[in-house]
Amino acid sequence: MKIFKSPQIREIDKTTIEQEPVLSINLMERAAWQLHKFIEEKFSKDKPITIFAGPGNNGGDAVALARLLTDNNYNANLWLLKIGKDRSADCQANIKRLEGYSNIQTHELSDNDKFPEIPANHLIVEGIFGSGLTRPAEGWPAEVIEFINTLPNPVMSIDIPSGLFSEDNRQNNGAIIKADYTVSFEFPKLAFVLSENELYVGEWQALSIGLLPKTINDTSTKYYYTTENDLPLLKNRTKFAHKGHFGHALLVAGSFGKTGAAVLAAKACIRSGSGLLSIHIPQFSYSIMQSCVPEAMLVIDETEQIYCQKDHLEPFTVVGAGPGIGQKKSMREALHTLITNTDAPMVLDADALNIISQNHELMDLLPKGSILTPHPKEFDRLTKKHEFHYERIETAREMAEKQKLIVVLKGANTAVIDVNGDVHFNSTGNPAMAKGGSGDVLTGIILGLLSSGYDPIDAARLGVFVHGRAADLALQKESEESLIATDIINHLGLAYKSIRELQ
Ligand SMILES: NC(=O)C1=CN([C@@H]2O[C@H](COP(=O)(O)OP(=O)(O)OC[C@H]3O[C@@H](n4cnc5c(N)ncnc54)[C@H](O)[C@@H]3O)[C@@H](O)[C@H]2O)[C@H](O)CC1
Ligand SMILES: [K+]
Repeated sequence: MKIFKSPQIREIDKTTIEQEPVLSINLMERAAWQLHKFIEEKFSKDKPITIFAGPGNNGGDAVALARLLTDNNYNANLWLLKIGKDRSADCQANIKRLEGYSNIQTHELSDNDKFPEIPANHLIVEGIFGSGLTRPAEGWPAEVIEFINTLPNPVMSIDIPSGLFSEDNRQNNGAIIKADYTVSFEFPKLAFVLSENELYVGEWQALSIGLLPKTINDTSTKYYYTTENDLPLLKNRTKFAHKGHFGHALLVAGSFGKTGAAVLAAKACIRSGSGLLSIHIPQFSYSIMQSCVPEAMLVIDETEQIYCQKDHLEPFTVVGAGPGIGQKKSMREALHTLITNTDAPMVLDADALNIISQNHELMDLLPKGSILTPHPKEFDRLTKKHEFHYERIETAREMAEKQKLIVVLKGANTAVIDVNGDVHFNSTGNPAMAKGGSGDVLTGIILGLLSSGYDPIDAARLGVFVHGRAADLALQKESEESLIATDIINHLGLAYKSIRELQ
């Protein structure tokens, strides 16, 4: 699914109005209908609803919603906010359509008025400002927003929380609605998938209002939201396939006290299709690895506790490095040698990234199409400190394009950034994954997919999606507290199956 910037959405809107053709007020009616359906699915008809409508088309959506809710036996109170001189034409037309609706309680609210008392059992729906926000919300509109934010009621925002810009909020010091639900139209906004806006956006959905598919196709963007409909096709194995067809992965992982990371990554790798897996480990972990991952072959280092011996790389088609390797000096040198001598695409995580951040020349030596999987802190160590994820994504795009690498910025809505700067936000996963070991599992999954023949970008996008899907499936049995990385590995099979069934 594409994510567009506000001016692009306005253009797609306009083209739909001209070419479908459809009157703009009818497009607004579709939007209001979707809002109404969302409410109907979540709240019973005895839930009273207080609606705030601003001056633009976001307010128009709110007014139209008040009418549809009333038609469907909800009890709606509508507050028309007096902001600026005029209301948009479609907002006015919808206010006119309320004539004869004596059962909608409609009131005007301006900056001289006291704020109304809203009973705690009401759902608040706010359509104060939408994508037409031109500057941070200040003055009286900001007071209304702050007033709503102080109330205990659940709040649903129309299209976007009022006061929030659709993309870049770095300079936004105005008031912003803290919504529990945000219902947007056709596409999510970039702001929804950025961690700095978590407090405002709440649970979001993007519901279709029938914007023209051809226009959507023809409008280009750098931002995407990966749902199961957007995934690369899963490869099917042929009858005469043998292990040699699915690559031979080398995994450099683990050190004294961190063998678990190597076990997790290795198990995830062999559960993600790799034909053969060799794990380079220090001597002490020989029997642990042999018994935990009997399917893998072991390359035993000459050293007792860490990785520090040069690998003979000929047999390997892909190389993964980082989980639990530590940052000792001799280990750093071995990693330097590994990166220098590897032509195969690499997956680099954890300590490998920390070592690269202190030896920046390694960046230029990474094989093109390699995949880096940093969490925000690791990424900031690799580049610079970022206050906003918006900015971090831009830095990651520059890095991916310049170095021809794939950057997987981990977190909620993990961003997979392609070598051409395209950003794919992931849609699966849950907060129970925020635990040690999850990242090691992701490294293994991506390594396994890469080994079995997926292009690096497909391996990264698919890997991130499957990782989150497996955790979502595991959460059906586990709780947010109890879910562990091993549960993710144990649900990989179901996760792959669930994707294949839909393709
Ligand atoms: N395809 C779609 O997504 C559809 C969206 N719809 C809805 O329309 C709004 C966008 O409407 P628009 O009229 O362009 O803008 P707003 O409603 O956000 O309001 C703009 C309004 O407010 C004034 N204003 C802006 N910023 C401020 C401020 N900081 N302080 C005071 N006043 C401000 C501005 O001057 C205008 O007067 C979209 O979000 C959807 O909800 C359609 O209904 C259907 C198609
Ligand atoms: K809004």
